[in-house]
Amino acid sequence: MGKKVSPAKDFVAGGAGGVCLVFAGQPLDTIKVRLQTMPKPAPGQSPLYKGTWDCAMKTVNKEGFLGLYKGMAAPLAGVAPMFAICFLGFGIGKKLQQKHPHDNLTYAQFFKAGMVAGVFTTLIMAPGERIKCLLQIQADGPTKKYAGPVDCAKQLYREGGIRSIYRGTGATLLRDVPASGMYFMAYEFLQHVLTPAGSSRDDMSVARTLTAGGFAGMANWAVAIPPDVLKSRYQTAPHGKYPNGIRDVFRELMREEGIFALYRGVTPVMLRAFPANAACFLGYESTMKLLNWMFPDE
Ligand SMILES: CC(=O)O[C@H](CC(=O)[O-])C[N+](C)(C)C
Repeated sequence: MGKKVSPAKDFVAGGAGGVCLVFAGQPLDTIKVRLQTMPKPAPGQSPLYKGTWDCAMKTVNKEGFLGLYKGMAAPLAGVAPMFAICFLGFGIGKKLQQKHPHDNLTYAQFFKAGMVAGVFTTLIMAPGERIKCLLQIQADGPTKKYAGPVDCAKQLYREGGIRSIYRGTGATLLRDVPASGMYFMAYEFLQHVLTPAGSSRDDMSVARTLTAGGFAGMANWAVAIPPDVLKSRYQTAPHGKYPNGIRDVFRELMREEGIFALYRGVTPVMLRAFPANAACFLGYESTMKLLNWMFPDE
């Protein structure tokens, strides 16, 4: 018999997981966006950043360690509620597939519940992603366009209304629906295979949760990176540059940089994915344990 699914507890524990994830993952997320959006070097010139380490060093030397945490206010304000909504969507997705409250789910059902979570997430994530990407790529100095997330949202609204703030929603769906399915299915699978015979999946083990969470994050990104590259380019491009959306970004990328450009930024993404999602699932499971202790019957 499985544990009773409670979307309300998933919501609260998911929010706690999101806070843990931002603190653990923001530096590598900044490096990822900078690598993905750096300008193409002119013939004979070397690229702005040679790779992950070079980008990290240049950022720290020029902007200090906090440069790596640039644009964090937006994800923190957006990611905690986003993960709360994401885990709520996962809880609802699981509940919808159960005939009885204690039914166990198959891995295919976990995948589908994860896809529901991906739809829920995108609705609140798309504007935050656009603002975060624009703030992460702007250089310090007198020409700085946006003073912060609120100013960025206001300017986008002034320039193109709500459509501008939501630019990239289709691309975010393309990234997060299959990736979230993979995320939750991989987590449940790994928790299951790592649970020693004789113990229960529900007895929390910190090492197992960190391992399952870390690899689930990597599985998520293995699916999400190509649409993420298209999304980052589209969301940071000047208005009108890609009239047909990410299809135009894809064509341009294939023409000018080839298929491997779809995996640009893979190193910082994977380096961030493991610790960030290990921290996220540990925050989630610990909060869930606390909630189950406080409200055992819910
Ligand atoms: C794109 C994203 O937010 O992925 C999440 C994991 C991560 O590394 O941030 C997973 N999920 C989309 C399920 C929220």
